[in-house]
Amino acid sequence: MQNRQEKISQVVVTAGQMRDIEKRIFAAGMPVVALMEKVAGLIARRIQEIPPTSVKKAYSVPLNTPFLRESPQAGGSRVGILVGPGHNGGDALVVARELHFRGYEIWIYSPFSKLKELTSQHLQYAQSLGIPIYQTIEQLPDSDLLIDGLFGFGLERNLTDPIASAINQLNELSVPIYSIDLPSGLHTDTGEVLGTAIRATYTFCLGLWKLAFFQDQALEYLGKAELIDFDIPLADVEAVLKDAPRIKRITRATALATLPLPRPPVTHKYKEGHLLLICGSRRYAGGAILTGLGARASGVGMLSIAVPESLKSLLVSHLPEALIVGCPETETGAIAQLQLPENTDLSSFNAIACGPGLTRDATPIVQEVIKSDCPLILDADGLNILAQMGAIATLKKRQPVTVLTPHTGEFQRLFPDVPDAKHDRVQAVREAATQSGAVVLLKGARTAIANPQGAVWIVPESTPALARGGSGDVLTGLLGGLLAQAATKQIPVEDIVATAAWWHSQAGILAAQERTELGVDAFTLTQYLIKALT
Ligand SMILES: NC(=O)C1=CN([C@@H]2O[C@H](COP(=O)(O)OP(=O)(O)OC[C@H]3O[C@@H](n4cnc5c(N)ncnc54)[C@H](O)[C@@H]3O)[C@@H](O)[C@H]2O)[C@H](O)CC1
Ligand SMILES: [K+]
Repeated sequence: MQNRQEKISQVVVTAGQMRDIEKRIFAAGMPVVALMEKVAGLIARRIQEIPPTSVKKAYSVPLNTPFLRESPQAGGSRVGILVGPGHNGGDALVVARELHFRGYEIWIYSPFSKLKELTSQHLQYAQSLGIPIYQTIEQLPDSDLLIDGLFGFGLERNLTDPIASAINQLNELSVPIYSIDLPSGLHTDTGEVLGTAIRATYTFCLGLWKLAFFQDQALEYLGKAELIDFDIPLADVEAVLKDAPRIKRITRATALATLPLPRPPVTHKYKEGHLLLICGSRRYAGGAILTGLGARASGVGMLSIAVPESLKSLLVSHLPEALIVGCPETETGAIAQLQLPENTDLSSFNAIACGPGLTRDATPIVQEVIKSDCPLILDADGLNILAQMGAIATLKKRQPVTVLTPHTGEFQRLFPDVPDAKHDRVQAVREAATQSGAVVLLKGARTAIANPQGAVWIVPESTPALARGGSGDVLTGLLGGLLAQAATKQIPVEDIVATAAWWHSQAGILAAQERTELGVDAFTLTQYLIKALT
């Protein structure tokens, strides 16, 4: 049984779902006022805990400036509170009051003339405490920290002046900004910037993770993101999400539970999966090696690698444990024909991963594997060739599992008619999967994986260190190895794909920590895969 915290940390909701969950809590008797007190109290406590040294954007603040210490001296730390018209502003005002009583020097920026009732009451009380309140940006005194409570999940339309230009000016100040719920100006679901948005240093996401936190376009606005768990009952979450296709964050616990560990004490190599990699060309020999090394790290029982004949000895020297199948090659050095060992055909394997380094000259090979009845991963040139064949029509004819691993460019070539690829990556990957019947992994800063029923997994953390040639080849091999090992087990394919993507990201994160973001070439990455698990 997963504990509550683990379950909550997996959930990702839209603004509409969050509102429905909130409605249930209020309908059950929880007073709105009490919930706001509780949530904002937790935020105020966190603000006091975060050490100034963890604040990346504090350029203007010497690291020893005690602006966040528990009991600042009078006049010590100055905190500006940005208050919007809704309950996001109400949260901010409760934070203002709490920090005021803890000895912080507070001022409030409240540019809206009409506030929701509860927000208005909190503003009135803050005023009665003598906290200065300003309506225009020009009046604002200096501060060491800004708390952004302008808008939360209630933002409905593009921001316009004067608030839009106020946000732009606030972003220009070299002062850290902590956003409540999400940076004001971001669309809660797509993560799009609605006119303009606060560039936060830190964001406290309230209650449940909102979808925007996993959309690439939002990342540069979010800063460091943290979930403030305010005890939303799981029953309310379940009641609202019910049968809707889920969007889930993959956590370490879920990934580890999906890995084929521990192995059964009595087994043999073919029971632990037989993977066929089809990759490489004279032009792209390295891709085949990296794919092989990714597969090696998966622990797959048996690894066969089909490459053009002229690459055979190179592959043997790098992967002595693998069965290297040298194939006849075209004049350009691509695989011309799959020449598998005697008594072997494509159905002999538990999974096939096809594509890295093939070149488009290997088109007949990709056509052949698509016709096979073996679970298949297509990557790189495998995807480009599929796109030329017409991805959706081709995949609809295929019965066994297909996994596609495109980056954004490949995705657009594969699914030119999926409208949302730039605007909403999560929705785009979901549509691609439902339309094609494949499991689709869309690579990015936050990789998203969808199954044909519309369920989505998101890899919640990664590193730009992985934006490097060959890193995708490693993922294809790793994923192939895991898929082959899972062949006899009842594990949903998308869980395996998400686990491989999570593992790949974790290896990148660990390698970048030890070697900087510049030190994570694809070969080095393969050396960190096992380390990332131990
Ligand atoms: N999740 C929870 O259970 C809790 C959430 N809390 C906080 O409440 C906000 C959501 O509050 P809400 O009042 O619904 O929305 P906002 O504060 O985001 O603001 C809506 C407010 O703004 C107006 N508006 C919308 N778009 C614009 C625009 N472009 N320009 C100007 N005005 C705009 C709109 O008409 C509304 O009046 C959530 O994020 C949390 O921070 C609770 O405090 C705790 C429980
Ligand atoms: K906000």
